[in-house]
Amino acid sequence: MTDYLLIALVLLGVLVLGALGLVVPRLRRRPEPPLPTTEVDTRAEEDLAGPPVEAAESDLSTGVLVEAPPVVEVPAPVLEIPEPTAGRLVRLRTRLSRSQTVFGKGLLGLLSREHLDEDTWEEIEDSLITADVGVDATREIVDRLRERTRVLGTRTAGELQVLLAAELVNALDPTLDRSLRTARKDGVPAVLMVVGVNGAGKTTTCGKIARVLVADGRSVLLGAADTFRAAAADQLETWGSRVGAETVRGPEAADPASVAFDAVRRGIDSGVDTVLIDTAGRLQNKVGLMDELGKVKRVVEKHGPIDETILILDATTGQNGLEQARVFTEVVNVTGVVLTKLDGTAKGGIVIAVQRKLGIPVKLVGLGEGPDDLAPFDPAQFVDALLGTEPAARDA
Ligand SMILES: Nc1nc2c(ncn2[C@@H]2O[C@H](COP(=O)(O)OP(=O)(O)OP(=O)(O)O)[C@@H](O)[C@H]2O)c(=O)[nH]1
Repeated sequence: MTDYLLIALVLLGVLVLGALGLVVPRLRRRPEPPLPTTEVDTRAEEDLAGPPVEAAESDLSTGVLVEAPPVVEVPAPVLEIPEPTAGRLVRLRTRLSRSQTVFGKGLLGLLSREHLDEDTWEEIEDSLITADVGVDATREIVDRLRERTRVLGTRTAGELQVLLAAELVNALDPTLDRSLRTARKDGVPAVLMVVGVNGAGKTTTCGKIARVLVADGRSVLLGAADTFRAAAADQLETWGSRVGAETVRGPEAADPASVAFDAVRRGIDSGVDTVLIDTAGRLQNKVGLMDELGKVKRVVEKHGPIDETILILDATTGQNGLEQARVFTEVVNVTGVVLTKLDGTAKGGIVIAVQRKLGIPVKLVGLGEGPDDLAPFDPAQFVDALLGTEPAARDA
């Protein structure tokens, strides 16, 4: 009996263990319970911050997470930071390479000849005239150079080079005031008017000057008074928007004087430091152009005197450009010249001729089409760039 009872207990034990063996693997294969809600929220936030791609896929596969809507980033307008103006002329000296050939290689080559005879001095004169220095200025430079060479008994090429550099700097009159009056005074902005023949680079230079001013920490407003050429206002506005300067423009073919007047009014109201007015360079005839410029000047001056009238001259037009330039000086009181496109001429001597003929200082020079290719003019740096010499050589 006890034996039967024992066998029955063993059989019962085997049955219980067998049943457990079937149930446990099933429990192990059960799917994971869904994620708690809090965890879902956290991961959704991570999605907004840009989760890795695998995470987004697993979320989709579970069907638990709702994909976050794509974040559309609106780019803020990026204002350009113009290059500082200090040292620009030095940095851009390679742009004067065409003129350097005449001055550096040509003139310095002549001065390094064994004997400086009459023929050599004539060749030196010819080189300077070819480089657009102008006849009178050339004679003066060569006479002084000859005299100093004789008195000092200068012989070496190095010494002659230093003397030539000094004479060229002297011909550029380093004592002239080349600063631009661009600061507010008596609570109103400085007003600069830009004039010159068409194609000289007025609009481009207006834009470059605006960048120079912004680089120097001034606030600027542009007036698009060149209403003759339809695209000029767009061109100016583009320059302005790149550095955060507002442009005032009128309807197409508007009266330039009224646009200029409105620009100065707006500049006064908005409290900017400087208002720059671009004007037209072409009209049906010269008399018409000059009448119009005179009118722009008179109307703008209802707000107060114009602080600077800048004449833009294309260096590649040489002596012809000088004749045209003189007409402007008769109508408006030109206070400074910007000589553009010096990078495109072998006749860098035009700077000397411009100052002598017009009696107006060259204040800035254009050395390329790039936005910061405008440099404050400095006679000594310019001469060093032309001759391809280092400042140390001249100052020694
Ligand atoms: N190489 C070179 N090109 C320049 C320089 N300055 C201006 N230019 C170019 O000269 C051309 C004429 O310039 P604009 O500024 O349109 O001339 P503008 O005097 O305003 O002409 P209008 O509006 O027709 O009177 C453009 O292609 C400029 O990029 C410079 O210093 N060097």
